[in-house]
Amino acid sequence: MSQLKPMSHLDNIPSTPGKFKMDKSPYIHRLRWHSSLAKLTFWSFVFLGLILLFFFRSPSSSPLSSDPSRRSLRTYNWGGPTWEKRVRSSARLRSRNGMSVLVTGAAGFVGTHVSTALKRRGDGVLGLDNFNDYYDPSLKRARQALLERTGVFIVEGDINDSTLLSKLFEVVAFTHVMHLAAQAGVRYAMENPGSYVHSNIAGLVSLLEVCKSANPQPAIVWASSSSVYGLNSKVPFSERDRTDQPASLYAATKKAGEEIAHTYNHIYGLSLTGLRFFTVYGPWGRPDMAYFFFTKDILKGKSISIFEAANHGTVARDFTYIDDIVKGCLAALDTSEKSTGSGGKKRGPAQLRVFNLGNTSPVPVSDLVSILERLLKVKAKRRIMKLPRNGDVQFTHANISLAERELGYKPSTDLQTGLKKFVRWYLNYYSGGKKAAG
Ligand SMILES: O=C(O)[C@H]1O[C@H](OP(=O)(O)OP(=O)(O)OC[C@H]2O[C@@H](n3ccc(=O)[nH]c3=O)[C@H](O)[C@@H]2O)[C@H](O)[C@@H](O)[C@@H]1O
Repeated sequence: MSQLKPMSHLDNIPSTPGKFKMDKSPYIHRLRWHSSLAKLTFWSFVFLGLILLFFFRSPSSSPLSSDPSRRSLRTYNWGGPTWEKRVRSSARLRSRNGMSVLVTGAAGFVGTHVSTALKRRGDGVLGLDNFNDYYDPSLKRARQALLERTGVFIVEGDINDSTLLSKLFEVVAFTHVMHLAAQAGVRYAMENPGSYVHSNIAGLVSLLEVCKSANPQPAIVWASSSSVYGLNSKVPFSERDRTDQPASLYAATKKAGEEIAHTYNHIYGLSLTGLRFFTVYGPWGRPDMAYFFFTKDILKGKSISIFEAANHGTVARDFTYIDDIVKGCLAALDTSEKSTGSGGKKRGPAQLRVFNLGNTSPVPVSDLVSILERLLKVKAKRRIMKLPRNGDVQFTHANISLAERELGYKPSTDLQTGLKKFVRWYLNYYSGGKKAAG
């Protein structure tokens, strides 16, 4: 009880220290000692907290060290009888001549559209996606919900997880792989270079390793990019043109993918088709792309930056509508020949192809903005800016005669028509329709 006395005395100490003259009783000494210990403990925790915060929040000192994508620390739940049943049922074909396709990046823009189209015509489709947060994951979840309604199950996992990939091939003998999982976007490569190496190079190799060992080996169709043409100035871009001058790390990783494809075709007899997509746009698109965030910013009354090249040079893109791209993807799958290897050994030469999938009519970015202004009925606050030195090229223009000949590819949607469909979807999705769409 006697110890309570000084405590009550302490109660009188004002909250502002130093304003109260304290007597030097032994109690006070003890209390001082206690309070310094408490302070020490408190500050140690603060310090420890700051260190932890530093390690978990800051980009690694070398962008290529530690976790390269800064997003793949997640662990995914997969496996078990119920999971296997879902995998099998999603990949089961409903038509006699159909294929069973593993679609990587199925919750992505192109992945969602291709998966839906395949499923609708009776093919078996299993999706794979790591649902990373490069852009709003809720959009990916909404696409997933859409796919679930058409009977496509998306396995959550990373293409770098070879144990998972092997398991998938153990459960289903996929005839085809539509490989669309990638780190997309040209400009983001300066911010997070490791994620491009992680997904577009390491991830591709991890997938091809599993495909090469699968028995039977699947035929693979995968997404390359128009950006491989880099500084090539010969127009329109033909598959025979040089692609050894990439202007961005993104382009370099896609170009590396094309060389890696050659190697796996050459050594293991994998049938491989690379599709060079030209600025694909449309409903359920990617929010990191200009047409998408221009729409958002115009509606918000925010200014948008329109790039122009030196001497007021026009920056233009061969914008290609998603439905045309889907037709190209399906035709590539349909015309792909079987891989020739088995048990990791090549038995004969296999198919190796690369196609441009573009629209063949480049449109200046400023015209794209004018179309959006008309569709949205809002005037854009335009800010003309010099094309930044961050990987963008001045123009793209596809020569599609090879795809026309071999795939019967014939794009039929012009930018005005395609953007109209995009805007309709956008307004519906983001103004109340979002929940319904999801
Ligand atoms: O065709 C391709 O290979 C590539 O197409 C797009 O890349 P990009 O054409 O750069 O598409 P956006 O980022 O949507 O840019 C479209 C155009 O708008 C311009 N832009 C972009 C952003 C901006 O703020 N202002 C602006 O004028 C760009 O310079 C470009 O000319 C995709 O983002 C890539 O993933 C894809 O591989």
